[in-house]
Amino acid sequence: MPKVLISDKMSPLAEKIFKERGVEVDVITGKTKEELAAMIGEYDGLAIRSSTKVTPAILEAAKNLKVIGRAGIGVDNVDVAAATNHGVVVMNTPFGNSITTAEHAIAMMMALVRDIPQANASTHAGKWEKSKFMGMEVTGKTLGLIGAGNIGSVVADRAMGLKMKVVAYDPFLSADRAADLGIKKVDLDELFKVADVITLHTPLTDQTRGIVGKKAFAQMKDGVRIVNCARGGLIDEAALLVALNSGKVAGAALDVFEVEPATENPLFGHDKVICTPHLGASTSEAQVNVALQVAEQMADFLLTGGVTNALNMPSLSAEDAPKLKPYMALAEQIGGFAGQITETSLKRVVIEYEGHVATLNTSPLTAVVLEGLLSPLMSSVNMVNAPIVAKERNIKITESKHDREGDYSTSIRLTVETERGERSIAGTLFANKAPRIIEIDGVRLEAELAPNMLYIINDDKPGFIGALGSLLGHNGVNIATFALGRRVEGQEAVALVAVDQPLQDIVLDQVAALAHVRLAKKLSF
Ligand SMILES: NC(=O)c1ccc[n+]([C@@H]2O[C@H](COP(=O)([O-])OP(=O)(O)OC[C@H]3O[C@@H](n4cnc5c(N)ncnc54)[C@H](O)[C@@H]3O)[C@@H](O)[C@H]2O)c1
Ligand SMILES: O=C(O)[C@H](O)COP(=O)(O)O
Repeated sequence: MPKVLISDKMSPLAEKIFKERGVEVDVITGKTKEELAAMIGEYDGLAIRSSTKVTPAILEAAKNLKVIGRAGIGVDNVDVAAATNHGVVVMNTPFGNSITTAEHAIAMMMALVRDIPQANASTHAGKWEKSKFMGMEVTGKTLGLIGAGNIGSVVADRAMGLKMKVVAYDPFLSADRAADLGIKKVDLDELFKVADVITLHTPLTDQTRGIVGKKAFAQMKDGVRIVNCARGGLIDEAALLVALNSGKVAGAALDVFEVEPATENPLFGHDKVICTPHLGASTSEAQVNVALQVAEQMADFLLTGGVTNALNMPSLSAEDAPKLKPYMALAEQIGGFAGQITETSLKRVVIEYEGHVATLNTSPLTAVVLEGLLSPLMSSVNMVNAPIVAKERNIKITESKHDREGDYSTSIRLTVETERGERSIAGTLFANKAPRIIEIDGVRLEAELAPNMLYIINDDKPGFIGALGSLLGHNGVNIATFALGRRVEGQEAVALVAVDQPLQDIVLDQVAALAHVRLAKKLSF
């Protein structure tokens, strides 16, 4: 039974779902990174929110970890590249808290323009400062969205409901999508020039870090207001403080901070700044959504191989996973076969899907072929990191699909180009479930792969099969299956022999020394 650790506070629903799905689960929150590193080795899955930092050191210690599930959106607390290198899938729940977070941004904007937190504190203090708090009406004002993805687009919709004009800067926003949303796509300079309120909804990346800084403030309208419910680091906090003090910025509403948990910050205590402690996703509805989604997604992956909302591998629905399962086995065998007979560096890999398999989602199959191919050549490769490992080694990968049937109703062919030349292996499914090898380097045969195989290339001459059978029998090796194929009578032939026990090297040497043998190799599957 797979075992998952929930290391951040999340709805108890996650724990319940894991248990119902047959996944063992521990809920242990608030651990230091050292404590987490000490315990993570026993878990197959790690379910987190934003508090747990998944560093390379944690991943190094996570010897059994297969999946990290983020109950939420941002994965900047996870070293995704390191997770990929360790072959760990990282998934999030991209929609579960978007409406809630958009509502928080709108609430922050309204609180900001009407000084609600300050007026609330003053009134509670019995001051009745009616003339001190003069707000701004939002009707007819321009809201500048930086980032118009899932959350930004909901914010736009709600702001238009408040009769605001909405302009958006998002390099990935198409003109059609902007028109559908009813907003105006602008460049960043234009946004800074026209916006009365600016709200941020992008991830924190090298391109977005400090996107609102000294230069940006200089371009903005006097008295602009800023809302950030996305990520600390998008705004240069030191520059914001200067802009607030000079009066350039009339107020800022911040849910996120450069350093979190934010217990100290130069902006704290400023009378034009309102703050919440990263509460964007904190509604019971959103927390139920993300806990439920993350537990279902992680359980699917651990129990069925289904992949949803992964950031570092192709998606595979829990419905498609069983359909792909026999092909996964075939893809692994074909890749493993090619990997075991490859002795020099790989230059190019071509994977052709023909017939029924071409109608399926083949991305996971390609990842598995690459895993099979690279595993015999290097350590710690799996389907998550195999495409990256191949790319890092400059191996060119080409995939092609033809849904017309060839001689078989479905087949996968792998061709690998190495420094020494080209090799190809093709396979099919027998009765839609059992993998069979149907071709090796253009030689047709039909072979079922077993844990211990002997692969021989020989001259097609009389007496060879008898000699091989006697030699193996003499050494006490029992033959389970024997598949033969040849290119042309009397020329190169191929034998794939399944044997019941691992072949001793000494026996392999004797096979290699038989007359007419060009190559003899042990393979294991
Ligand atoms: N405060 C919270 O509790 C809370 C909750 C949920 C999400 N978030 C954060 O909100 C942000 C937005 O989340 P989302 O779900 O809308 O993400 P999303 O991926 O749906 O949208 C992000 C948008 O940013 C755009 N973008 C990327 N680079 C950009 C750039 N250089 N300039 C302008 N736009 C750029 C993308 O094209 C995309 O449309 C993320 O940072 C997420 O982590 C915060
Ligand atoms: O990216 C997110 O989903 C939000 O920042 C929410 O973070 P949280 O789960 O820690 O509230």
